[in-house]
Order: sequence, then structure tokens, then C-alpha cells
Amino acid sequence: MLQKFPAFAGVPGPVVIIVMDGYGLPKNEAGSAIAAARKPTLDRLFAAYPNIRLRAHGTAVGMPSDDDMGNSEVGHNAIGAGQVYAQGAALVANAIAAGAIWQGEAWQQVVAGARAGTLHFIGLFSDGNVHSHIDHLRAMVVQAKAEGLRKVRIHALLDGRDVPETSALEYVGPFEAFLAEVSTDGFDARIASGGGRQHITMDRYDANWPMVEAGWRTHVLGEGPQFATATEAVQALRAQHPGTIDQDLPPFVIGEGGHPVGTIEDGDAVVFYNFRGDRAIEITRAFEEAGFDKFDRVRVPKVTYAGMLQYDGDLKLPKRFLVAPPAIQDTMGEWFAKSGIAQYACSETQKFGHVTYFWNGNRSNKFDGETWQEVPSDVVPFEQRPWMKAAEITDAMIAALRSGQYKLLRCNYANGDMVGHTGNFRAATMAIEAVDLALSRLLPAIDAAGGVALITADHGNADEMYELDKKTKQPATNPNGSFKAKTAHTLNPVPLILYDNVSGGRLGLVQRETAGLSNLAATAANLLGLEKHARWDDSLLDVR
Ligand SMILES: O=C(O)[C@H](O)COP(=O)(O)O
Ligand SMILES: [Mn+2]
Ligand SMILES: [Mn+2]
Repeated sequence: MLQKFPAFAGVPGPVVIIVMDGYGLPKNEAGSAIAAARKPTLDRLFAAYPNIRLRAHGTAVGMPSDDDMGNSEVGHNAIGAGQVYAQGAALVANAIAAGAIWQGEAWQQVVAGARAGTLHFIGLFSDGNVHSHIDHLRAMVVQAKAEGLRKVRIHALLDGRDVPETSALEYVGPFEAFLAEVSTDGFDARIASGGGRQHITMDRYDANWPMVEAGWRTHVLGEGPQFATATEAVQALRAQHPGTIDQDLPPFVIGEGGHPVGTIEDGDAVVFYNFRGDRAIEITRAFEEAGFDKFDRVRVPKVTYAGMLQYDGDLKLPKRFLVAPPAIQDTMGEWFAKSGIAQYACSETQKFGHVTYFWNGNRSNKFDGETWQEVPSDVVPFEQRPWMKAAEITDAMIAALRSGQYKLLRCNYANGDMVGHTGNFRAATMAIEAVDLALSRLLPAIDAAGGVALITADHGNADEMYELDKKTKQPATNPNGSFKAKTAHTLNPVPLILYDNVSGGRLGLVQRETAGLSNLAATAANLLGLEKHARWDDSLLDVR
């Protein structure tokens, strides 16, 4: 049990943590869909309630450097755990730098498994460092050759979401050149298939299994339009689908004489080289699960399969992994549960695992007294429905508040992020407006329950919808004069607003230089009248 907090007995009603996914605070309003949105509720909150800025990127959330943007995994991990752990990006980079990864049993088994066949790598093909890093792939290819393997095939998921929207050839071109260079002395390494990450393979939270099926058919069965190289494939697909950005490009297969060069066969080994779990779990299940029934796999090759990390510690998925994931312990979910606090978590499918699995330290099981509510997301391009399920999440939250059953409630509004990733400025302003409207309904229900809210975000996105010119800090332009859309997250801090109409002005927030997402667990504990757990970073609550 957490101890009583001597300075404050706790608010009479519940504490509600609201994550506005992808809502950052830009230095400059140019190109910010948030600045352009009409958002009377948020404007009123910023004007009338205590609010500070939180660090949500780089080392503040366990990324290797402060040049790394934040993302949902590291952001929700930091919020939920109240602590910062070195995250997958850092753990893998370190394991490669130290060579420890090659000594591990998993890598050795992969090498042994591929000895008589092919070693396949499937993963996100960029240096976004959110799900993967192409340098990790390069190091594994070099090591595979050093281990005496003869054949490597890469299944490249094009990004354009964590990196500029049409940057695929900046990765594919140099990498195909590198593969040609190392393909000597009987070693043969090539890209074998690929496609846009929002089109195949990398679905998450069971939102769209047909995406994974399409990926299976591409990587494993080698079905799809054939090209001589991945460079040629990207060029041809762009010409066939004008205006389509990398993440949405259709699948392709590399072929020779009409035959795919790298189908996945019995006796091969497969490494899924993303370190982040949400979009790695479904394809991993397709390779590993005995009674798999999400789609007809047609042919199931007997392979030695490994993930870069273990993606789910509860489900032990995958069984074999190259690097141990961060051992996230003592999360707020766990300790609030141990303190007898009933907790309610809600989001729509696209972010459901963020407020449950990431929040609880990458665990798929509930702690005692937790209720999880998923609102099914639409399966549509989100720029066409920027309101997404903000209204339905709000309905669910209001019902949960009215039930009087919960002392801690948490939700995630996906809009700023999911619509921000489309690069559509106008839709992103509507996304923020939808969140604002949702807040205008949710906050009175919190008042009625005698509660308070901590309103925050996990990282920026809609706050910068255009690439900014490095010198002028104004939106950069394409040759035709249009602005260069930016689909990725930002490096900006995020807000923390304390919505409190119950303490009579006793409560405020302290702006510390180092204040970040990992300070939220302790802050929520204090609002509940509880001391923070000894491992949690300090509370930001100011009690007068
Ligand atoms: O997976 C994605 O959609 C992006 O790579 C990162 O976005 P998220 O971290 O907000 O989920
Ligand atoms: Mn996010
Ligand atoms: Mn995102």
C-alpha cells in the first residue's frame, strides 16, 4: 500500500488523467494545427488553471538522445511507470555496440536455424527510432556474413510516418548499394519484398488483421507485383499512385524471371527487427501461434523466429528475442491497485493498448480492480473522419464517472496524433477541435463527481504539420510552392493542466526544469492523498 500523503488528504472525487495524444507545445505557431484550431475549452483551461510544460522526448523518456522524438510507447510507459527506463531503442543500440547481442542464445539459435536456409529480416525500414532503426538491421547483416551465413533476405516496410513522408528512397537506395557491396564471397543479401507500413504487416491492437494478412502474402508467400529492385519498386509504385506517401504505398515483391527472390520457407530463420511491440505482435502471432485463426496463412513455414525484443511479457510473445526488454516495475497501475484504488482505462482501438498495455509497463493483464473499455476505431483514413471516436470515448468516461465506482480514470484521445500522422493540416485542426469539444463535455462530469483532471499529452504531432525550414523556422516549401507536410512526431514539450474546482485554490503545479511525463504518477498519487512510490519521480503538485 502507498502511504498517506501528509500535506493533502486527497480530492473528494476521482482523479482523471486525460492524454491528448500528439498535442505538443510548439515554439512557433507557424504550421501548428493546434494554434489554428478553434478550441475555446483548451484556451480557457490554459488561461484559468495551473499549467506547466513537460518534457516528452529524448532522454526524459528513455530514448538514446535528445534528438529522438517521443512516441506513444515511451510516453505512456513513462506516465504509467512514474520512472524513466532505457527503452528498446537504447537497449538494442547498446547491445549491438557492446556485441552482447551476438553472444546471446537467441541470436545463436537464429544463426543455427538459418545455416541451411535463408535468414530473413522483416521490419520498419527507416531511422525513425520509434519502432526500429535501420542501423540495427545493417549491423545484423554484417554479422550474418561474419557468422558464415550465405543468404539474407530483407522485407522492408516503408515508413514515411516517423520520418519525412516521401523519404523511402533515401533508405532503400543506400541500403541496396550496401547489400550489393557485402554480397561477395558466396554471401547473397537482397531486399525481397516490402510495402507501406500502413498498408501491410504493422497493424496494432487487432484494428485491421487484413493488413497483416496482406503482409504475410507479400513476405512469406511472395505474392504481388514484381520488380527487379526495391528502388525500382518504390519509383514505379509512386508513379502508379501519384500523391501516395510512403506509409500508404502498396506491397511489392522482388522477382527474377517471374519468381520471387525471397519467399519464407521451411528451414529458414526470421527476425522481426522492430523493438517496439504494438505493431509487432500480430505478425509475430501469425508466425508463432499454434491455433492461429486470424486469417488463412495458406502455407506456414517451419522457421526459427525471433523478435528484436519480447513484445509482451505476459503472453511471452515472441518466445525467442534478441534483446531483453526494459524490466518495467512498480507502475502506478500496480500500486494504485495494491492501495485499493479502482481504476478505469478507456480509449479507442488505435490507442487502446497505449492506456492499458503501455501504461502498465507492456503487460497485457489487468491489475486488481482495473476496468478496461475499448471503443472500436473506424478502419478508414483518419483524415476523412478526424473526430474519430472522441465523442464515444467521452460517453464512456462520463458513464464511468457517474457510476461512482472509480477513483482513478484515464483515457487517451487519439485525434491529434492519428490525424497528425496523415500530414493533412485542415483535418488536424478538426481533430484538435474534436478533442476540445470532448473536453467541454467531460469536464462538467468530473466537476459533478467532485474530481480533478490532469490534462496532458504523450508527445507532440499536430503542433507541427509542416517541415520547418531550419534557418527561418517557417514552413518549408516544395518546388511547386506547397508546404512540405510533416507526418512525424515533434520534439516539443507537452502541456500539463491541473483542472481543479474542488480544492479552493490550494493546489498548483511546480514548473521544474526537468519536469517530464515520469512525474505524473507521483502527482496523481498526491491528488489521491497518497505518497508516491519510492521509485517514482517527484510529484509536481504544489499544495498551499
Ligand atoms: O506507430 C505509429 O503510428 C507511429 O510510428 C508512432 O505513433 P505513436 O507512437 O503515437 O503510436
Ligand atoms: Mn502517441
Ligand atoms: Mn503517433
